[in-house]
Amino acid sequence: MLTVNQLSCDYPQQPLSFTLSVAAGERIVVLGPSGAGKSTLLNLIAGFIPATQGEVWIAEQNVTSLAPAKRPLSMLFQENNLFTHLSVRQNLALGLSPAMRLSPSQKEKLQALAERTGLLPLMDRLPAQLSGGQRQRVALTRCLLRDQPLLLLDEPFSALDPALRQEMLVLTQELCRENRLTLVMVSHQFSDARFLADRCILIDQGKLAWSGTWQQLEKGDIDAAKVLGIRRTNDQ
Ligand SMILES: Nc1ncnc2c1ncn2[C@@H]1O[C@H](COP(=O)(O)OP(=O)(O)OP(=O)(O)O)[C@@H](O)[C@H]1O
Repeated sequence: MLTVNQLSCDYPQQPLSFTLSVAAGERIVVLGPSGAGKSTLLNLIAGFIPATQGEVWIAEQNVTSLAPAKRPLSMLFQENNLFTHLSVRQNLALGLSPAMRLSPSQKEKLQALAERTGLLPLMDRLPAQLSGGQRQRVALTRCLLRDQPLLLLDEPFSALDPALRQEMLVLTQELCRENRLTLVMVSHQFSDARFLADRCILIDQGKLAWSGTWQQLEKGDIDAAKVLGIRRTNDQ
């Protein structure tokens, strides 16, 4: 579904180069120390940072030279995902049409998904009139309306309190399953990986350093666990 082949970015202090394969429907949680290159990986896949070399393939299409908007994916950032002068309904409509002119079937689709994600009572509010969790719920819903097969999430819930965070993780998992999405999500929380990940990858010093299951990490006796500060279970 997603193939990243020696996709590189030559930052002066830290050259980065990634090679990675993700199967259709797989949920990957990207872990790694601060500054390791996790956000850069997502931004290279999405095309927000131009690659100096290498290729990205999504759904058997080479998208390396495509503009971000033309790539078959949706990306959600930690914050600032919404247009502040537009209502929730308008922000959602942008997921379906850049001009926000929706056909009756698109309106129906928007309404149905907003109901599913609990946004109906908030549709006429501006983003400033929402809580952080509600804003991320709107942004996630807009990503899903775009109906793209690949979802990239860059620490989307890190500003939320634990209860809201859990609620968003449950929602993300359900929506990924229902829509058969492939997910690549950056997180600093090992608990996110435990909840959501079919597979974890470790990014360290600008490259993919390890790939495996959260159960392997949790045992704490591999180098990847040490990099992440996860201690051996029987040490705790
Ligand atoms: N625009 C830029 N110009 C030059 N170097 C950059 C730029 N953006 C990021 N970097 C460097 O690239 C490296 C990777 O940064 P990146 O933001 O991808 O890390 P990260 O793993 O997402 O970190 P964090 O967990 O702290 O968000 C870091 O060394 C960073 O300083």
